[in-house]
Amino acid sequence: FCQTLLQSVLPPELRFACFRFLKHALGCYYSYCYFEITDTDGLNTNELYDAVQLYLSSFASTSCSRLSLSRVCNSSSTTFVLSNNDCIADVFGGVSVQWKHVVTQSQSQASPRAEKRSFTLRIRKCDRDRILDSYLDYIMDKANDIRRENRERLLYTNSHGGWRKVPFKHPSTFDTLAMDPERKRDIMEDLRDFMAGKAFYQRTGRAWKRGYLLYGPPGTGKSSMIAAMANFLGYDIYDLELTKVHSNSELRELLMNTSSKSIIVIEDIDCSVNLSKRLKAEQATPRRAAHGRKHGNNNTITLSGLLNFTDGLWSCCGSERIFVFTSNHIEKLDPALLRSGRMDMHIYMSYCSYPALKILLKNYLEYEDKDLGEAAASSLQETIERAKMTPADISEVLIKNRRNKEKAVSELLMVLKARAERNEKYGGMREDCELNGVEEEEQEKWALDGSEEGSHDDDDSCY
Ligand SMILES: Nc1ncnc2c1ncn2[C@@H]1O[C@H](COP(=O)(O)OP(=O)(O)OP(=O)(O)O)[C@@H](O)[C@H]1O
Repeated sequence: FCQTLLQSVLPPELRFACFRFLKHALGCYYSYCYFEITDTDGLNTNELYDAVQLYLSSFASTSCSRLSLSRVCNSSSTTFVLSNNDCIADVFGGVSVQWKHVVTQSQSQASPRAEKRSFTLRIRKCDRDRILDSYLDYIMDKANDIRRENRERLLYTNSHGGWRKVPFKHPSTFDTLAMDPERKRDIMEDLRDFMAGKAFYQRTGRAWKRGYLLYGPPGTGKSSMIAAMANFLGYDIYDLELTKVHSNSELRELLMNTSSKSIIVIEDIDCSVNLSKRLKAEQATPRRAAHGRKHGNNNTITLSGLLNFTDGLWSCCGSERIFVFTSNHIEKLDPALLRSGRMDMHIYMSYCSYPALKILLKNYLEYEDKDLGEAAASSLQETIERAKMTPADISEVLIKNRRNKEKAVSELLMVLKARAERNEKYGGMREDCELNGVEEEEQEKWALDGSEEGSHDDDDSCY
């Protein structure tokens, strides 16, 4: 009836044009193109195949009813793989696509039992140009993220101008770190923003890197904080020993050989290399410095070399990198290092506060707030600030008595009170000496001098 009606109403030319349009529109919508991604391209393994496999396995476990499971030797993670001829759907940018896993027997005479594996991607023709490239890039990025999460992290250290690596297994996390929960939250927020900030850094034309300066007395958790950062972000750590670097160019070379998504650490920057003194020495003896340069002897790291390392053009090779400097004496650092924009966040690692103590009690003794008892809680709260003890010192007391919780708390209270009284008596001077690990005799000297200046000056091991 419709056909008869259309034939009588529409002229044949218009009918033909409409028919052609409809056929094209429907054809475009319902016709597909197929892309085959094989596990090898003849000789080499195909990175894209591995990436697709990892990417699909990240959500296949929840959306497929039949999967092959595998686990690599010594690994703790299980990989889900689509079985032969099984399909899985995905949506990217609002476009639906379908993946199929195909396993066939190899035709090769040399290895007749080998299998040829491939994924077939099905996309509607009209969507192909719009999403294909960006979808495959997205899969590669995702697969890299998954790989990083699955694999163990590495700790690099510089030696003879290159990097040596060992597996990084430090168990410190933000949960185990004793510090005020609010400050901890701020730092975690900052790290999270950094990690997800690719678009922000691109939009603002800034290099995708961030600098943290951790400072405070020894034993307040600066190294533990770095480990917690690495575990939180899933980044590798490059622990740069400045005393083993002989020139700015070596420093640059080392930087070029670090990977993205890593934390580059310079610990105890105030005493590992005496940059400001070097600079002064150079200024004081310009002829000697000029002589050195003339003879090609540029065997020094300068402050500007270090700043270039963190700040300059070279710091941008690679991306998503975090620089962490630690110092026990922020007042000894050159102001150029502290200027805003250089170290984005200055984090003071303080003596143990009451909220931090509660974290230690929970971690070491499994004590919750209510287990402590009102009297003990208020005594601890009252003495902890005056005692000025580091989390490292407090951990020692708790570890020693961890089998007897009541004893642990009472001994801690005793130590805290003794420390508080002593601090009040000596005005904190001896306390500083002791925390810096100085011998009894030396402590007396410092207490008399009232100064610790020169403690590193005659130390040959320092630069
Ligand atoms: N804030 C903290 N939270 C939990 N544990 C801590 C903390 N601070 C110190 N500790 C404990 O003390 C030990 C030593 O701490 P850490 O090496 O992190 O201190 P640091 O500030 O880096 O010291 P240094 O300046 O001497 O290198 C750690 O292994 C950890 O057990």
